[in-house]
Amino acid sequence: MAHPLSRYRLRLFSDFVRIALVPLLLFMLCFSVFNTRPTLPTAPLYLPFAFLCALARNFYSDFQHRRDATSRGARLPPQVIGRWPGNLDIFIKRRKAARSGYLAEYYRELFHEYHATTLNLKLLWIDMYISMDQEHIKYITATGFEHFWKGRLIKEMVEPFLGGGIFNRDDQEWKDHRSLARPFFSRDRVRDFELFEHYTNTTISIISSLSSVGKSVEIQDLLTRFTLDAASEALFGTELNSLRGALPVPGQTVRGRHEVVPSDQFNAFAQAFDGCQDVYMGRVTKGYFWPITQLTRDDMTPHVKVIEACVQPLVARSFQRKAERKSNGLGPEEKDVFLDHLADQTNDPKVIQDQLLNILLAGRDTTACLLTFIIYFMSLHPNIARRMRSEVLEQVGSGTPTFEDIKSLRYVRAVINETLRLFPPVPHNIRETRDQAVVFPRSDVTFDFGDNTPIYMPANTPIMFIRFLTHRNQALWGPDAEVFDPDRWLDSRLARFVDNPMMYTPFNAGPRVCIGQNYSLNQTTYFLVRLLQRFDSFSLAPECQPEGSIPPPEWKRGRGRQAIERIMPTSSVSTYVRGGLWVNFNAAAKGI
Ligand code: HEM
Repeated sequence: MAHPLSRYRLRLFSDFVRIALVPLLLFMLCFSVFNTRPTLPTAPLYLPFAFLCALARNFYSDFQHRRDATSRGARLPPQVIGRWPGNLDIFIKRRKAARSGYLAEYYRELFHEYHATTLNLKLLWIDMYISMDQEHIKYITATGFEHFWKGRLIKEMVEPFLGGGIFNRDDQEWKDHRSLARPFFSRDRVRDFELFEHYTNTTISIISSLSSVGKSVEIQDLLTRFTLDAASEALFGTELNSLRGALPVPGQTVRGRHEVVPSDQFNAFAQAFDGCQDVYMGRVTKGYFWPITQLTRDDMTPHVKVIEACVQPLVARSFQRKAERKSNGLGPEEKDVFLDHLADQTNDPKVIQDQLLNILLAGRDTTACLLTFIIYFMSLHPNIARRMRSEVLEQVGSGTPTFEDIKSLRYVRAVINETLRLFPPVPHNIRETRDQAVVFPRSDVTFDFGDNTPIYMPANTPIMFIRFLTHRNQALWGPDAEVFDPDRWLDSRLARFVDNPMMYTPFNAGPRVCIGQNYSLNQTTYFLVRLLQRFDSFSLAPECQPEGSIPPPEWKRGRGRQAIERIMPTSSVSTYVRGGLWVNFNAAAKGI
């Protein structure tokens, strides 16, 4: 059953009553007080009247929050002041920055302008907090976990797609999902390595055959297929074969992530899955009032129908297998396929479907993103790629890596950590306060010359925390924070992180920490080992990048990495390279 908070039309209606109907009643009341009737010429006065009511309500709630904050020894965070009423200009600039700016740079500039690590954007008179503060993120995710939840906004936006799955639920329901899923991901499984080998082989053969005839490879697209195929076999026990579809051709791709391949080459499931994510991101960028555009139809529903048509027969088959095992007197044994593992725990097909889709969403683009950015950095830093390759050849040789081999690759792991620091695949998350206001611990050291009274956050308010900026914060990481330097994970600089682990949270932290971390790190390292056994150098192929995906000249005048970037990093649910990443792979002379 849909979560009651996900009924967005109902919420919009109650907003409409609050914003338009209540002022209308007051408007009429004013006339009756003066013993007169509204006439046609006086009707337009209603609009400024409703506007004044909104301002008065806003002013009053700010006043209440300020009073409550002071009584708790706290203060409200700085509020962003735009030029237009309701910060409409900020709203527009934010959308523009999401379309063409450097990832999160717009927010970083705001934090610096206001000398604060937590701010209230106050978009269209609605409180919307943003934070890059390590102490506040720690409070949201770990020490003050019980004061926050995923909240209403997320449920409204993704309910048809993620339903009652782990990403979209809180409290007991979420705990049940987590305990259902965790055992499957918490151990190193031999079967995972078999699948990694199979799909890594297919992926590397594609790279080999293209590079042997001097062609560049759109590696982001290829890696998304690699993770999708491997995940769907591990989760559903079925091959999706997206790696066997036609590949992007230079000059015939367009700018977005999901459009890099002409659409007819992706099968229905993958397309519908991407379609749901696109609808979700459209809602996020439209903000609080997104339901206005979806009054008569829900754009997610057609995609969800396609997904259901694919998943339901698989779930039914799994139930069948379970029944057969039972009738043969066999008990539940350890399962290689996540679907069968779920079918042993519950008889509810909807629970299984939601859980599968949530985990597929979690596991596909994130690992593909990590590998894409590692290959980007290997292309920019040939010396680092050489050092990784030496380590692989020394520790693993030319064979297939084992669990122990993977653990022994210290430098490769440092490269993975450093990539996750500079380009965390999940660059930000959203939470909401519950029915009670909260007071954060004091802010981190970023702007410690200012007022460090703790910050107050009202009840039922969303906050977006941006780990992308925390991971690049010079006050935490030192002046070289934006430099790609894997050695910081091996030399004395590691002490900064050991003393202060919350400055680095690519997999989140606290009770909702990622459950696929181990799986993903194994998969990433496995792929890198096999790749580096075959190829010894990598270079970018900017001539293949589609129009609009090469950094514009004004980026050179930007700060930090923006000035040196050769690609345009951007994000939807996860981080990705705009227009894909075209790379040339050079086969090693003594490849295996
Ligand atoms: C580099 C790869 C990955 C990164 C950086 C990553 C990062 C994250 C982050 C930041 C969250 C918190 C999201 C939130 O609370 O809103 C999360 C949650 C989660 N991740 Fe991952 N993830 C990765 C790979 C995977 C994989 C491969 C799987 C499974 C196959 C997975 C399964 C999950 C699940 C189920 C959750 C929800 C946990 C909960 O809410 O209790 N992740 N991940």
